[in-house]
Amino acid sequence: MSQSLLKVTDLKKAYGAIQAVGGVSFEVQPGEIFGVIGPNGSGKTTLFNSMLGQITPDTGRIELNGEDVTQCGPLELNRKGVGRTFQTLQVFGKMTVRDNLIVAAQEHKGTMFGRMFAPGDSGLGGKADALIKRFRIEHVADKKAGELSYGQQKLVDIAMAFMSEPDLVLLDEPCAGVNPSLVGGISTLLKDLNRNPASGKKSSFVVIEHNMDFVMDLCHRIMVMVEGKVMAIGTPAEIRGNKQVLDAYLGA
Ligand SMILES: Nc1ncnc2c1ncn2[C@@H]1O[C@H](COP(=O)(O)OP(=O)(O)OP(=O)(O)O)[C@@H](O)[C@H]1O
Repeated sequence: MSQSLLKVTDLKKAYGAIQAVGGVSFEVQPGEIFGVIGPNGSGKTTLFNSMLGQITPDTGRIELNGEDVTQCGPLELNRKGVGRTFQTLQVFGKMTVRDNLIVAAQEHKGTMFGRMFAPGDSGLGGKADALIKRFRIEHVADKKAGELSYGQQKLVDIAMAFMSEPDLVLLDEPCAGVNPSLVGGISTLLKDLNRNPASGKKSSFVVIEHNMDFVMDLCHRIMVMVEGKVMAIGTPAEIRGNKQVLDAYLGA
């Protein structure tokens, strides 16, 4: 088997007496779409924030392409190829859609100074336009992001994560608050980006999501977390057929 893109080993994080993540291990392969599901409070966000460098785990190890990144902060991880979307929208409402995408890539490149003193697209306009086309939001490219519908802003938010040509994208509830009629479209888009990456480079996704139909349709493998621990890891069919998972979570 080829080297895992992401390898998490025995990760633990407690908040006082609450063991939010209690010894979680899993691996994500290059090009894989990996789902993380579980009831509220099962530790998904804590795990995600550890993988993004936003919190430091108490113990355990996180490797990216074989490199130990457990102690890396968010910007360092971003430069090493980790992109993310947020549960709540992070678009700049007063900037155009196109400028939002350009800024997302500028932050990745660390050209904040250049952005302040040398307006323009820093050579990123072509990449922004290609993603805008890919996401089928050409008709709103020059509109202020704050004027768009929630669903359209969500698409902009997801597109922003792809501007830095990441190896790994962590998607935090991409369907949250989205009109059900748009959910299928997001799934199709993510599958297409996974199969035919914008950069030509394979990227993997880790997705936290409560919408089960979406997760089962999108993900190659799924990890079920319950009370900070891994209950099961398997294909959608295996997870659907797992009696313990059905009893603890899906069967409700
Ligand atoms: N900053 C914090 N301080 C104290 N306790 C926290 C903190 N963050 C999370 N917790 C607790 O850790 C546990 C795991 O929470 P976490 O948010 O990781 O779960 P989750 O699976 O993402 O939940 P949800 O699906 O509701 O987002 C919960 O009991 C939660 O109350």
